[in-house]
Amino acid sequence: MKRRIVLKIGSSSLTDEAGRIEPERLQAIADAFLALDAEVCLVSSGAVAAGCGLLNVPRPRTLPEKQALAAVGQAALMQEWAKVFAPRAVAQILLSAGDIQDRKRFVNAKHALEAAFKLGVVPIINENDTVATQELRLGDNDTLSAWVAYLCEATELILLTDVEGLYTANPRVDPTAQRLSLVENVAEVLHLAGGAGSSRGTGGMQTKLKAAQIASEAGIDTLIVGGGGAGLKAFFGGADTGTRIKAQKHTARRGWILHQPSKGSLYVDAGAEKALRSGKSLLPRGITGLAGEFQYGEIVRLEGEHGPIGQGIVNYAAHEVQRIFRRHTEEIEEILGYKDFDEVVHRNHLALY
Ligand SMILES: Nc1ncnc2c1ncn2[C@@H]1O[C@H](COP(=O)(O)OP(=O)(O)O)[C@@H](O)[C@H]1O
Ligand SMILES: N[C@@H](CCC(=O)OP(=O)(O)O)C(=O)O
Repeated sequence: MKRRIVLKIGSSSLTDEAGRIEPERLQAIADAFLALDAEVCLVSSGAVAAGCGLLNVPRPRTLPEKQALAAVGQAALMQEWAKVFAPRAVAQILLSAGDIQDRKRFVNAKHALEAAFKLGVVPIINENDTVATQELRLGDNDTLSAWVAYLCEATELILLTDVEGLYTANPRVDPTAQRLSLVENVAEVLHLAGGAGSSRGTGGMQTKLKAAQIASEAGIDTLIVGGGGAGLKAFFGGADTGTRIKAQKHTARRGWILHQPSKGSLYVDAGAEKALRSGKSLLPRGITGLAGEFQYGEIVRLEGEHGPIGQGIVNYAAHEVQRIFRRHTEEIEEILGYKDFDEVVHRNHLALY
């Protein structure tokens, strides 16, 4: 299988202190890929920073200002990427939180990305900041890049930033902090992460480790690397640089299901919980109650008698489950007048903690 890299580049790795895009930084990053036999997809930050640099205004404080500045900067950012990757074409893809959270839109974005790879172009992704609302936005590109890595079944996720990797503490604050070169379990290092390092960055190590968690659940290793294009080249050359955060040995689909916000809950009895844990599907008989207003195809939480046990994609809407729970599968058709599925949640659409 060909190496497929999702590379997320933070604003601090693309712009100068004033937020102006530095074309030589972009060139060095593109150059690092020239010698590499890999497919690459960029998640490029920098739209807001570039907008500020172009208009010579300070970093925005309100969402509308941010939306407008992202619109100004995004166009400039893409022009620069197009120049440094030439003659290879680049493809701008702007994603919103809804494209990740809605399964249909998620699959749609996946197909677009696959088609871009087939065409041999370099997809360059950013959050669609201009239309993002406060309630519905990812807000940081670290998280977005983890979802993109999952979307395009990447072999690795690289987070290029302005620090050489994950340290035992924020090295800007604690000069004795040590770099970790390998992390086996991201959950054990979450407490080490501090916030952003510069006025241009968003989220700092906290969002990077959150991203690593999502990627890890999707079976993808995350590399946190510093030093711009030169740092990338050294990393590709095998230098001991950065921090590798190892993937868990789960399937990608499981990670997706577990990380979606749920639309409601299904309460299950002990017998059903046992069946689920032994790899079976959830039938109406084992459901003791429900909460929330979910539709067919949405994510629900599964609650056992002693607490949450996982999440799944539901085959029936809440108003249908309301009528069939506690009943035998053979009764579904009689009660609803139709039966599209035997299972309320199929085992293939189930992820347990
Ligand atoms: N434990 C840590 N190890 C390394 N860096 C850390 C840690 N905690 C916080 N940071 C900060 O995270 C910053 C990188 O994130 P950020 O500023 O958001 O940049 P980017 O624009 O690349 O996303 C570093 O400059 C550093 O100050
Ligand atoms: N979407 C925003 C970047 C958000 C973000 O996560 O920034 P950063 O921490 O610099 O990677 C932009 O293009 O300005």
